[in-house]
Amino acid sequence: MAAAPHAGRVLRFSKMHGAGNDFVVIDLRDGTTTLDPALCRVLGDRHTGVGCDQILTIEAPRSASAVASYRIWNSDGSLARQCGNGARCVAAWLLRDGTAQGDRFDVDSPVDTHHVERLADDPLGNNVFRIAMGVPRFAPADVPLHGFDAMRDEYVLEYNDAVYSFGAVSMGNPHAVIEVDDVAAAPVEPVAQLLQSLPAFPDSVNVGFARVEARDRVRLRVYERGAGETLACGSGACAAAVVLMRRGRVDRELTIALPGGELQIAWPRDDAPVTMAGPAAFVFEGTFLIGAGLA
Ligand SMILES: N[C@H](CCC[C@H](N)C(=O)O)C(=O)O
Repeated sequence: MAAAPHAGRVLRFSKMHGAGNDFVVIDLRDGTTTLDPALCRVLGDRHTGVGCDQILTIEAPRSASAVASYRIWNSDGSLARQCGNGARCVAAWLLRDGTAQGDRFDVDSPVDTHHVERLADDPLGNNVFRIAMGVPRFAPADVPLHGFDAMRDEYVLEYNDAVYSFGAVSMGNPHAVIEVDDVAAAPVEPVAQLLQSLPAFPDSVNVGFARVEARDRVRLRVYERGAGETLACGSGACAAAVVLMRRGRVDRELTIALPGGELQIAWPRDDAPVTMAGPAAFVFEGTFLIGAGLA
């Protein structure tokens, strides 16, 4: 039987999570390893691989101010352009590695250079970081969202005798946000999978289900593109916050409560970047033997 393309290779990784959104972090800066969709699916598999929502790679900086860059692979093998929880884990990884010094530094995501600020550790001793997540873009063409020519605070889609109303925004990756009365009982998987399948979202979409509990507190679940429902989604928390702020439903600084933990979001002005603050935790270090599993 032909050997699998990566069989026999060994990959060192760090397993991390940000509010329960979990990651395999791999340093590619020595140039000996490259990832591809098939290998990411193997790594992401929770039975025959390491198991994670996304794989994050540490790479050389692309901007003058950054100490490093990172890329994001969903566990289905698709590349993503933004990952808020992942950005905090990359920041913690770079500080521990010594690549980053001090409490303030920049990192390059695929879409932007993000300013990182290390805050006090949380009660569990995890690093807490505030990350500038960029300026949200609401124009349909930026999301991208097809079939609508003007930007709206609420879009309405009819499909199979059902009506779906949602907000849409790009945080560097596409998000739809649906307000619901009961987040726990929301039909997250079927509705999210339906929206992801529609031509209206040519790049698919991350779908958030949000309930405003107070002007400074929103409960949220997110069904992510390329990973399914996650315990937390950092860019999804930013997306829900800014959609609800534009609707006047919440203040410009608030807590987003996700199943895996809470994130603090602020968007002081429409032309300012959104900031997101939350934890980043190391879980274990490992060596992955490619080909050892069923891969
Ligand atoms: N599934 C997302 C990428 C990961 C985002 C999420 N884990 C976060 O913390 O922002 C996408 O395909 O756009």
